[in-house]
Amino acid sequence: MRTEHNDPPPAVHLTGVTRSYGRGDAQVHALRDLSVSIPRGTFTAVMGPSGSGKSTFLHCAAGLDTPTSGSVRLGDTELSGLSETALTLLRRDRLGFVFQAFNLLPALTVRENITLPLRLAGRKTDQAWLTEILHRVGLSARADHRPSELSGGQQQRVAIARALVTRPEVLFADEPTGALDSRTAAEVLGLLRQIVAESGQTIVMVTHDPVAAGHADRVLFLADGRIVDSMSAPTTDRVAERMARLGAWV
Ligand SMILES: Nc1ncnc2c1ncn2[C@@H]1O[C@H](COP(=O)(O)OP(=O)(O)OP(=O)(O)O)[C@@H](O)[C@H]1O
Repeated sequence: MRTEHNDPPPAVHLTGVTRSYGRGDAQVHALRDLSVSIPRGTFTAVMGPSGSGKSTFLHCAAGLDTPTSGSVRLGDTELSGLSETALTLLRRDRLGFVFQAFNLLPALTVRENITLPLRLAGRKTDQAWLTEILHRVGLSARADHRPSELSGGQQQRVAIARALVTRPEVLFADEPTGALDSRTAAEVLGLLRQIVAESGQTIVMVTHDPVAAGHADRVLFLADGRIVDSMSAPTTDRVAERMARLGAWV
């Protein structure tokens, strides 16, 4: 039991998480006895060869998938044992998601896309917060445009704003720059970095791209369902070198 004198809990804490699919000879262990803490206010990148378990890790950590065994905690909340409904509410109220595909609604304006999660949750929009978010993602002048009128990078920035509007404890990003050219990707990664630095947002990002991972505070390297290494203050070159040793591009 923690007391008020102890440190706050990490944003996300996985202990002994295993996720297996199938059975018998066909059984696949996507995650094997994985334990890790994601501190609050940090930007973590998750890398690893194809099939190493990155998506499964993200899905288990975000309550989108249930481990076969082990514990996942979001702050003080243990996810195992929560009902589907409780998990849905937890994801809606406490987490934000950004994917490779922007998933914006084409008929809605930027402002309406960003505030959609609030409307779905029956919450009122805090106009000052919306103004602040639009400013942060550099879209103040585009609030009344539709997604088709925006570049790919701008559309992803709308998706980031939509993920932030509910003030999530953790923002989970799955290949957020996968559909962007390298210059636009750098802008989006710079924005994520800035959100962590300026507002203490916790971000967990799965990526194949050493350049993207180079923007994080820490990189976790997965291989065959296990965390085999981590790197603080990563650079693109060091990440690429580590990935090459994992055989990612062999
Ligand atoms: N629904 C499923 N049924 C069976 N096996 C699965 C399922 N989902 C994932 N796997 C297996 O679990 C392992 C990890 O998959 P996962 O998608 O987490 O890897 P990844 O690192 O995200 O891969 P990629 O980089 O190619 O997206 C792989 O061997 C995959 O084939």
